[in-house]
Amino acid sequence: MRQAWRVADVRSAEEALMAHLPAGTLMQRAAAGLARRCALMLDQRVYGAGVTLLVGPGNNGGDALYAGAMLARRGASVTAVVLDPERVHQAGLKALRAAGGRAAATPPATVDLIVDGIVGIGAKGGLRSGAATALHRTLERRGRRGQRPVVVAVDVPSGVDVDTGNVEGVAVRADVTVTFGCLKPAHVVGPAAPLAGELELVDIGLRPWLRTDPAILVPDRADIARALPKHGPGDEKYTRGVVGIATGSATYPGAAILSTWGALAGPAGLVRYAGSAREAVVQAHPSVIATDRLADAGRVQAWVVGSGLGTDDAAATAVRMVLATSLPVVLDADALNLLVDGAMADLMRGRSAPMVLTPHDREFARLAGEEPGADRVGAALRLAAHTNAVVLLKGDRTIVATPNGLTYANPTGTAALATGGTGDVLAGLLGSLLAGGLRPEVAAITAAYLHGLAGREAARHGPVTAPDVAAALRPVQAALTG
Ligand SMILES: NC(=O)C1=CN([C@@H]2O[C@H](COP(=O)(O)OP(=O)(O)OC[C@H]3O[C@@H](n4cnc5c(N)ncnc54)[C@H](OP(=O)(O)O)[C@@H]3O)[C@@H](O)[C@H]2O)[C@@H](O)CC1
Ligand SMILES: [K+]
Repeated sequence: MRQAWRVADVRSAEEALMAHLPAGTLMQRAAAGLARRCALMLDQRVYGAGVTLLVGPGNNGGDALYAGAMLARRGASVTAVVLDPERVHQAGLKALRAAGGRAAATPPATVDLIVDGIVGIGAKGGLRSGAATALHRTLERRGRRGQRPVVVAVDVPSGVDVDTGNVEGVAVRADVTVTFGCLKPAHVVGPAAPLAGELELVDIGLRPWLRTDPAILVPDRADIARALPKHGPGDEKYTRGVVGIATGSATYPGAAILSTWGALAGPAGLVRYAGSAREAVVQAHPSVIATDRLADAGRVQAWVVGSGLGTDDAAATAVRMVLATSLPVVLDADALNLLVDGAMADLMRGRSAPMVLTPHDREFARLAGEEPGADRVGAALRLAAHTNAVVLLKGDRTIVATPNGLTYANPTGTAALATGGTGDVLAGLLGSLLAGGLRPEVAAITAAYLHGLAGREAARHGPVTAPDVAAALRPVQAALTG
């Protein structure tokens, strides 16, 4: 599990660690890691390479200058474009000059590598105009073989909001981001996350000094493989879990078919369907046990309710009945719109069994009374606390937030999933994982992770439809669990 910490936590850990070290040690550790990665980006052909450092007025610029000095000592031609000469890191600039580098107002003609040391965790807002101009000018340069320069960001791509991952205005798009001590939220959530490119975490000894509860958890393949229930010879359909699906309608049978498809791809041993799309569901998925009425559904261990249900009285009754059980529940799409109703919200607050809400931004806005805004993690956490439910806020980096303040970010998101019906598949899979006994937040992040992998897998074969995603869910799990 990768973990990210907010700036204030990084600052206090840094302070505590620095008290035990000679001055400048951390910056030297950071610069050494940065220089190592820069050399790698130049295929170790450092001698004669054109390196331009974009140097802002803080320690982020200091890191770039010291790394530049190390590269200059290996024969690189290093130029520092200093954005604010009066406030530049003086010792860093001195080290660069001593190693044969130089400072200039504009980038040189040949640039193989750009080191973005404009601003790090001290950033406020998007890039200022001077910095943006210097960036654009440098990006127009070409390398020794006429190629586009490689961009390495120091700590974070400059111009992003480090704590929220929001981007307002101009920001650097990096090929690689070399970060120090720990990941920060901007590396893993929001529009900033893809701007970081590949992430390299340099160990500067900060970890033991960081608070034990990170702001965001990011699972990897091994975490997800571990979370998935393991089935043995003693298992049968009921021990594996039974998931009930109350989605779709005669008008929207597709939603029912897709959510049952998602559920069939999960660990549950049996999928039951209850609703007016019964016939279509059984035709598409003969192994599903289907009834017209929720009251006749039989025993289940978790419910999925919502998508394609509509918002009429029958839909409201279905949501109310599901909420009246003491079972884990996934509330998706139309169910979320019905929750805006005060009586329904009271029903929710009275429950002790787990609930997972799966809004996209518009559904979120209806439920919360405001858009998720720039701080998506904060917004998801507030809604989770308010509703006493786990919130899965959909997006390129889907966020899962719990009422007690835990946050996960999904790293497998893909634009391929931005197509009709994929949310139905996700809700079904999530219900199956809940029925399989996973804790609601673990079920939610596991579902998002697998759904993202399936979207990526489906996209390898051309434009993606929701059935493609559903069909890819089982192969990606098989590949994951070996
Ligand atoms: N923490 C650690 O453990 C370690 C940290 N290390 C390094 O230190 C970095 C943090 O350094 P830092 O505190 O000096 O702040 P930093 O990011 O350089 O920025 C501050 C300057 O930028 C300016 N500025 C602000 N916004 C801007 C914008 N949008 N566009 C343009 N400029 C903007 C701002 O100007 P001001 O607002 O004051 O006018 C201020 O002068 C950290 O990211 C890492 O690289 C490592 O060396 C070792 C271990
Ligand atoms: K930077």
